[in-house]
Amino acid sequence: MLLKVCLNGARAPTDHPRLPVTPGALARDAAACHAAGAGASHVHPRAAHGGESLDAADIGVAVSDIRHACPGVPVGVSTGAWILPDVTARHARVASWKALPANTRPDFASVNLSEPGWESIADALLDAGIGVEAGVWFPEDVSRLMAWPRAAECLRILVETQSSQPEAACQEARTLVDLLRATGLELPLLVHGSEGGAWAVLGWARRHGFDARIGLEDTLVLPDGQRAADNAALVTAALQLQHG
Ligand SMILES: C[C@H](N)CC(=O)CC(=O)O
Repeated sequence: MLLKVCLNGARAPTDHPRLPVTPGALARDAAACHAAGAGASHVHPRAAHGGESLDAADIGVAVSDIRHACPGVPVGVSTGAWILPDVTARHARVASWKALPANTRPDFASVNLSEPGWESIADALLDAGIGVEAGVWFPEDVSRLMAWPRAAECLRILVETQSSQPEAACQEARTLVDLLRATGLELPLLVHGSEGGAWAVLGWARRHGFDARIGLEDTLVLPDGQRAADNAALVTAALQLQHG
């Protein structure tokens, strides 16, 4: 089962002293998390001003540095609409990744199915040879995915619960997984929550045999509520939960 680390997300450096933002910091954290047992990383590359970026240059340098630090470990990025809300502009940025040299192009990218224009973003990724992680947040996302002719071409489905309440988040995971299983679509499922739902959903995912994710994007704290020292501490705690 895959444990992916989500290194930074949309968080600000003020959220946590060890939040990786620069390509160098992302690369160091990716390597530390891989050494701790993470099998892939998900990052939100930043522009020089520190904000999230979809520009090919920013994507390329972050991916390249991470690859250099942990060769052979798959690395993915976000395409979240909040980064660049205009669909046409966002599509153009993502389509431009096709021109990146292969060693600086992401292995995969997440596409949130509740966001306008997601099909064109997913098409652009597939056309660039970048794997699509279909982000399912709500039950209606499952119908959206099934109405898309290229659903079976996705790399995996991300089941992303929204609630910060542990029990409600696990119930969301159960509902979404049941809907996805009923489709007959044979794709790996990676199930994760965030904030107050992160550890409960990770435990649920592992107990049910699904891939999972942890990292400072999803939570700043360890299972006991103490602030995590860094991403690697979260990965170590996740694997201890699994084996404990
Ligand atoms: C809001 C979620 N943290 C979104 C997420 O994890 C996938 C993405 O980067 O698009």
